[in-house]
Amino acid sequence: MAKRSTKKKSSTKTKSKVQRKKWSFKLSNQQKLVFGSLLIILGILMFISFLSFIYTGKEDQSVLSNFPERSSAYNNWASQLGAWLSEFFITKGFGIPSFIFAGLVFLSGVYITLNLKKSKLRKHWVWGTLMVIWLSILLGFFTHKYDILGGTIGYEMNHFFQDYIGKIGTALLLLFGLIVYLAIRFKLTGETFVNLFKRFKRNVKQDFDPSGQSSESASVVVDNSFTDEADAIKSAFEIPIDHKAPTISKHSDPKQNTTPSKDKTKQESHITTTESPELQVEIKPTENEEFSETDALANKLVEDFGQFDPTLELSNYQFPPLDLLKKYDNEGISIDQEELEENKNKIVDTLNNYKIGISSIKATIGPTVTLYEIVPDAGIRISKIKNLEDDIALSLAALGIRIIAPIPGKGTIGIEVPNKKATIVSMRSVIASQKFQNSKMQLPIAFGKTISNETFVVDLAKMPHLLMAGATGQGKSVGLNAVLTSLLYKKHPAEVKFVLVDPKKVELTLFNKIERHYLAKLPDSEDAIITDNTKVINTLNSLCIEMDNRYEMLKNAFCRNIAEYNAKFKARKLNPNDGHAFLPYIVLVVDEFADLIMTAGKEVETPIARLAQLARAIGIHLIIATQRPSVNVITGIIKANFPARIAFRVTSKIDSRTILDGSGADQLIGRGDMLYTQGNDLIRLQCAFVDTPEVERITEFIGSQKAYPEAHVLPEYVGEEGGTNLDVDIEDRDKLFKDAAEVIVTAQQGSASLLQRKLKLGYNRAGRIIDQLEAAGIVGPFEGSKARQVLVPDLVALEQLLENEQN
Ligand SMILES: Nc1ncnc2c1ncn2[C@@H]1O[C@H](COP(=O)(O)OP(=O)(O)OP(=O)(O)O)[C@@H](O)[C@H]1O
Repeated sequence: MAKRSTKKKSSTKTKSKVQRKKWSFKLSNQQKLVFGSLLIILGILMFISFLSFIYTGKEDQSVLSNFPERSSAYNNWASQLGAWLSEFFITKGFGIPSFIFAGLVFLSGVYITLNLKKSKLRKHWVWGTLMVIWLSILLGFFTHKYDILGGTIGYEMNHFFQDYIGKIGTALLLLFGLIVYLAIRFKLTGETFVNLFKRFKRNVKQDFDPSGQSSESASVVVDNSFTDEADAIKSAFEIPIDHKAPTISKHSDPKQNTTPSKDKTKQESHITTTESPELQVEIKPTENEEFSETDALANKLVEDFGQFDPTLELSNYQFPPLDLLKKYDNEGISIDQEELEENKNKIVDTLNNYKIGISSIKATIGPTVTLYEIVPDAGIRISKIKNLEDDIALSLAALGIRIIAPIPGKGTIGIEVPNKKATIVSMRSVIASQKFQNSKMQLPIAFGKTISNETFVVDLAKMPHLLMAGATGQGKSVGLNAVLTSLLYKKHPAEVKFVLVDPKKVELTLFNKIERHYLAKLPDSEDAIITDNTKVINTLNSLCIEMDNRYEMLKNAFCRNIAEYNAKFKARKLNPNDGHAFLPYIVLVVDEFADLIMTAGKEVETPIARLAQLARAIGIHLIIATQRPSVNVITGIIKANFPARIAFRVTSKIDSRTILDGSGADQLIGRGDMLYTQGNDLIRLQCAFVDTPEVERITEFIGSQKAYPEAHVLPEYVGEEGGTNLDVDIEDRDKLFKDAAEVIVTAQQGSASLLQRKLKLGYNRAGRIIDQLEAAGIVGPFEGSKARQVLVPDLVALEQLLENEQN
């Protein structure tokens, strides 16, 4: 694979070299300086001449015909050449807009001298020239004779247009030209104008509205037009408690909350930039100092070949289209006024029975539950309401009532009541949401929708590991599929790899079809999806080796995490010959973790805990799901390293406590109703539903495309029992003995970690090979912290030594 890609690269390299030779001439840096400064001077000269021409043009008219006669006296500040240039560009050319040409010539000089991007310069020239033409016609439109405003060209073109489409037609044509320019150059759309207009209207309103109230609601309208959640209907309704007909008012607190905070950050960033201008001055020189030779080389490579593109090998890969996901009929939230009113009355009555007065009540309708937020009268103890959970559930005759007292950060008490008719949150709707589509997260996951019907997207890379639990049949497998589907819709096969562990053998089998695109497996193993417990142990240990190797690579590259490392690799600052490579994220998914722990115990727990503790920075993320969230399965050490947790419905309060450190999961209603926490608040979500046929369609779509020759290969892990002895004869040496010897002799460095890196071996196996190399007399004895001495000077000597051994 690697060979092929290098071949490809070298062929494109030579091709582009030939092309460059054919089509362009290359200037040395000195030549660039000379040529560039010539253009800069010419630009300045043109500017001076044009400026002078405005004042002296008329006076020079009479002598211009004498050009280039030495004796004629010119008034132009740049004499003959200046007068002639101005005459050519301004009078005979485009008029005053010709100043833009002076600017372009000057800019070209700067670009060439400083070796800046040519493509940008080209853009400036194209747009600059178009602007000159447009301005010249515009100015020509207002003149009735040849003059310096629009020049001859501006005047003549105006005449030309006016002959065919008249004065009005020409004016409209000019307007059209301006619109095209703005649309293409500044990417303006009709929406931009509408929003501008709305903003203007709002400002006018604000000025005339003394209370400022109406302007607030107007701001909601404007913000909504920008909101990414086209599908997120804010279905919050205020219901007054005085038993009159409910007045419904649109409520939009999330936006109102965010707008000021946005402003705040804007303000803050403004303050920091204005307050500390010296800071930038201080930083720049240090950056320049660090601008080393390798950086210059990397910049050159990037300039010649562009950034490294990890997706190049599968450059024609198509992401699955949205149509593969099913559209449901009953997706929109339906508001049942009667149900709302009935529930509200029941809540108020129940609380009144216990002498709890309420000053306001408000309902937010979600896909599966409705949140009634109440503000109790002053002096009411919150615990009193909390204790009435069962009574409220009884009066509403509903399962899954949850009381949140108080709702963090809101000063209200929440009562979640399941809707009589739950709506399905389809995977299609969350994948199609702007929030997911536009997300810049490293591993975005669209879990579903919140209680206010907003799409909930989180970054797996930030979690950094996820624990998922729930009783059987409550939506775990669907949840896992939602996670995998989200990543398949957003990440290229080069960017993420899955390691799937499925002891149940049926849940994840569909993903077999994308083995050569997205899965990672142990060398020599047949199936990528792991169903056998001993293989799980090997895979987990192999991932630990991969983790150690990645840490080594990060250390050598002076990077703190995978994102920095990959950015550096893409910028061609890391040499693949030094063992560097683009690192895909690895997501390990373990379904039925309880089953594994029961059969393999510590052997599984130790590597999982190690990975969970250390793997976040190097892009290995764990998702483990279990039916039985008991303490012997989710042990303290595992819990401590999985801050992000998802609970589907569980059967007991104890189970809920094990997963969430609190109750709540036992009060869920099942079918994808879930609680999510990332260490602090609990968020109630309705998990997106993705059915098996949908997953099948997606995997089939991906599977039918061109793939890598094989699944991503993880480092080999040989268990303790599989090793070889030091004293065994030559035949029993490790398979990679010869390769290892060559690596050691070439590098003239006898270290096990070198073998680990170069041959992707585990520590134990690399150590054993080093022992065998010592026995064969290729490396010297162990010397403490120093690398062993290499006793064979070169590959020829090594070849001879091995041949002699055979004889
Ligand atoms: N998000 C959801 N929306 C609607 N229905 C759902 C959702 N998630 C699950 N369901 C329903 O619940 C059923 C069981 O879900 P799932 O197979 O995911 O359960 P599970 O927790 O994995 O069970 P087990 O542990 O036995 O495999 C599904 O077939 C589906 O009908």
